[in-house]
Amino acid sequence: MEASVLQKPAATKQLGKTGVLLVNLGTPDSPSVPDVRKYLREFLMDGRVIDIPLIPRTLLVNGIIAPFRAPKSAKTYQEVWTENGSPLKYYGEVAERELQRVLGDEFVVKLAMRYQSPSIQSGLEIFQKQGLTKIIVIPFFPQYASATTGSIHDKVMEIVREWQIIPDLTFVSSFLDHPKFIEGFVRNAQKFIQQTDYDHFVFSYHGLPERQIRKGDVTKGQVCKLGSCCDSLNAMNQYCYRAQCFETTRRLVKQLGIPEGQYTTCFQSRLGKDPWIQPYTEDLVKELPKKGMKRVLAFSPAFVADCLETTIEVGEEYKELFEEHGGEQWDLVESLNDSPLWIELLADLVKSRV
Ligand SMILES: C=CC1=C(C)c2cc3[nH]c(cc4nc(cc5[nH]c(cc1n2)c(C)c5CCC(=O)O)C(CCC(=O)O)=C4C)c(C)c3C=C
Ligand SMILES: [Fe+2]
Ligand SMILES: [Fe+2]
Repeated sequence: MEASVLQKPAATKQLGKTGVLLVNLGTPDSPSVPDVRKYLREFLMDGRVIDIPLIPRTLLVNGIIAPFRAPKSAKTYQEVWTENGSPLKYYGEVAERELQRVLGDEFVVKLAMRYQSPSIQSGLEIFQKQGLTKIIVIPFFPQYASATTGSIHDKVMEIVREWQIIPDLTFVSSFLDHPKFIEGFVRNAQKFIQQTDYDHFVFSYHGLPERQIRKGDVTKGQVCKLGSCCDSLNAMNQYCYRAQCFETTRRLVKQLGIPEGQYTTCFQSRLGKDPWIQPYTEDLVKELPKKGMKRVLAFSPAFVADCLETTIEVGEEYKELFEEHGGEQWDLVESLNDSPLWIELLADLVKSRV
């Protein structure tokens, strides 16, 4: 019998394997104004990101935000762009390749972006063509928010609901409590701490409109007051993004041995006039030097890969602001990026779900 007859057809070779979809937020295809505008339009037209009705959202995004913000954002993307393209995408590609190597043949690992490319649809279609009926979706967000993790889950469900065979889907909601997530930032911070005697430690997370926290509050305002309610993470507030950020800080400072009073959790990147979760990083950055805190180490633990929000906003813009207000040293701890610990963490998330 000919060898080709004995070989399984390509599709059946994949049967029984598990698909792993790694999903980050997205990034423009290039730092040009038209590509940034296209990306911002897709991103901000998501009803989980700008959570207002379709008509005002369309007017706001197409009439104001995309035209006016795109040129400014494009300049920042040009600063963060490297020879490998967008760092956010590059580190995603490294994670895809390394996780595939670590997990081996029983898994098919694909990277996708919630907005722009490679799309979630293209990743899922690869699994579908290979006949994979078990899929694990891992959003690259340590803390759950409807605007990020929720939106990815939503998009995956929107796509698979059209399929004849609905796959066995597993969604990762958050991983801020994974010891390797904490350890990754702690290791990156240690080389800074060994060299400098910092006065203060700043944990700056991406912000979110307060309205979105309220909408997800299962206690309907009984427990969540957007204040000291976030001093513990429990069954009542486990999906509250603000509470998860405070919990992340508590875990990091515990492991780093940072005493009470020497650190602050805060929120950056406010967009628009509505109140976003507080305290705002910008206000804190201006106040710290006045209080005699002139040497600061900053962390950005809402991101697993360095990007515009970390390198430029925290690493450069806040540093400049801090120095303008009398600060002397502002350093930023890099994110998990391509570290082996990050790949091990991803492998743990997969293995604990098969
Ligand atoms: C970490 C989680 C994130 C949350 C929560 C989040 C909410 C959120 N973001 C915007 C608006 C913008 N975000 C932008 C960039 C951006 N945001 C995240 C993550 C979260 N966003 C990442 C990883 C990135 C960087 C992407 C990159 O390619 O580097 C931008 C674009 C950049 C800019 O113009 O400043 C906007 C706009 C809203 C409105 C929102 C809450 C609902
Ligand atoms: Fe954002
Ligand atoms: Fe809260």
